[in-house]
Amino acid sequence: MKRFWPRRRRHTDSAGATAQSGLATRYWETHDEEVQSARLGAMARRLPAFTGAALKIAWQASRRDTAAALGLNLAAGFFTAFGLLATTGVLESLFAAGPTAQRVLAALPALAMVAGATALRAGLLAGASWAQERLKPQVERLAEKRLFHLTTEVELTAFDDEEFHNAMQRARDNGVPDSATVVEMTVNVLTGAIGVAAAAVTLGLLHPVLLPLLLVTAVPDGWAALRTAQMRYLAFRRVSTARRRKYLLSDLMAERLPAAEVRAFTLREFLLGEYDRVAETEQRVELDVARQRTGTRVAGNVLSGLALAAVYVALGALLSFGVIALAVAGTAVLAIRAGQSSLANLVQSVNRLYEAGLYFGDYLAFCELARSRIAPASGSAAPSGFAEIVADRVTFRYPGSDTPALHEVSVTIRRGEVVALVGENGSGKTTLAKLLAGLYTPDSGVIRWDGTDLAGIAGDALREKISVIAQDHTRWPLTARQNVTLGRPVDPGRLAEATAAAGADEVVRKLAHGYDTLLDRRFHHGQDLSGGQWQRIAIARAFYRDAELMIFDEPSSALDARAEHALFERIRQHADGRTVVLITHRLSSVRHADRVYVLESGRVAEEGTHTELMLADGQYAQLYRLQANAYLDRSPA
Ligand SMILES: Nc1ncnc2c1ncn2[C@@H]1O[C@H](COP(=O)(O)OP(=O)(O)OP(=O)(O)O)[C@@H](O)[C@H]1O
Repeated sequence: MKRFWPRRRRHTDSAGATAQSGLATRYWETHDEEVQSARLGAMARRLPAFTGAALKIAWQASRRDTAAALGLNLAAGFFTAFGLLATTGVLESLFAAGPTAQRVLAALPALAMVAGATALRAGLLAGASWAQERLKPQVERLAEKRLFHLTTEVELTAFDDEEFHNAMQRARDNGVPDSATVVEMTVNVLTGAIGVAAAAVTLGLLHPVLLPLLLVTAVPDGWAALRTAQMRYLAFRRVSTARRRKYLLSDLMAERLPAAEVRAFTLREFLLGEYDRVAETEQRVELDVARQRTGTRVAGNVLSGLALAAVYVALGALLSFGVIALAVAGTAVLAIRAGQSSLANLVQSVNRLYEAGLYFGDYLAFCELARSRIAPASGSAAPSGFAEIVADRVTFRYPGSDTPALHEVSVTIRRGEVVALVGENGSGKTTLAKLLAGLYTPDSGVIRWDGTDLAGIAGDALREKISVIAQDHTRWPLTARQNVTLGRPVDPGRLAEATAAAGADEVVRKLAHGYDTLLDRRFHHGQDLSGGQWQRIAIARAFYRDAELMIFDEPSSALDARAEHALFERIRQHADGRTVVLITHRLSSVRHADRVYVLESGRVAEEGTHTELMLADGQYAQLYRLQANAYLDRSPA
């Protein structure tokens, strides 16, 4: 089947066939070499860059909320340290000699300071967390919007590239949501770090020897957290192709479009089997990771417990040797506990930051990759029109393909002409049309509008002047009106004219809500159309676009005979000075074309008018007679 738009890369070996043939690795099981070589240290070194990039997005999403989240947390940290130091005053007063009532009274001012600092800290943290909550959706939205800016701008060939798809999937699935997590965790890391710093400063002020004790407790937790994050990320990378395959299979089993064929071909068992095979790979990896992560976490907890025990033993020794006073030891215990809780938050946040950072790194990498796949912006504006479009010895090869789809093809299209491209399946007609439409750039040779090389014209400026109707055109899940006007301002007069010219007016008339009918059955009041009705709507779209050059790729394949005849009449009338490139297998429709190009294996085999080609008695004449005789029910001459 002809497809004008990007197709999913087809894998020659189906998963099932490969599994049955017993080959070692199925394509969706392949491990990325980079995954194998990813090392904790190397990945951790990239974190500051990811954090910086995420904060930049946060700043662009909302300066106020970013500044509030960072500033309020910083201020809260200050009050944590202040509260802890004030606690020493409380304890000193309480542990001093004298009657209890007098000691409590003496402790009151310090106690008031502790209470004030705690209340202020709570208020600041509440404000900070509100700012953080506000920031999340804004960051995610901006990151996602940037992603779609790129996916809609990259050159079309990117969609024929598996690595691009994998990278895009990773960026969409985890990269975008994790952009917000990176920002959130960066702020949390900052909060945790400030908390730890407050405890450390307090301990340092109490007695310098207490400081290293806090750090001892940090190491095991930190190690375990980073290691488990890395394990999960590596697993995610390993199953990313399998997951893409699984999504594809779930679409086949749970979407409306393939539902009829799944039943008609009794594909249920086959698809469920495929799904099981892919899902099993994913599950195996995930179970492995769960086991490894649990082991690492337990090891981390044991080490951390031992470290804490060592800290308390050291504190006891310092107290018994008289290095520190009882009030100081009391505050030290509080500071260590506060520090530990901040540390736990810090480790947890670093863990999540590290993990989210890796996914966000994928997002950044995809953005980089996508940018490299955007055709360089060119200065030249598209010409306002043309007298002649010339493709001069154009060669084009699809990425990853050994043979060129087009080989030194030359065609000429003059203003106002109807030029037909015919030829057998796979001969290169659609590819040539894509090149003429500026969707692909030739590997060699040029396409010129008069003297201007298309390669030097900004893509969108050119496409504005061309309308393309593909055989497998998109059935846009929009209203009938939007399906025709599609992105252009609505002009009721032109809308009526275009739909009438395409024979789509009677389609719209029969719709329950006319032009306002939603053409998607999956939604309330949505309605579907027949193949031919959809084709008429698509043709109306081409007419409405009112472009200099109209490319119709198999426009009549789903039309009934009467509609087809009328369409070609209309194309001739409506074209009215505009230029039409027509791809069709129905040679009766090209009889009146101004010129016909016959393509064969990516080359122009014949060219001329219908009469000239019939006189030449080549491939065109043969095919024409074959079709004509089939109608007349006699064997070909
Ligand atoms: N996206 C793609 N990636 C790789 N090869 C492709 C791609 N699209 C088409 N091809 C190959 O390029 C060649 C020309 O394909 P094209 O679609 O232009 O043929 P066509 O003449 O329009 O065929 P049909 O009459 O069947 O629609 C074929 O060999 C086809 O397999």
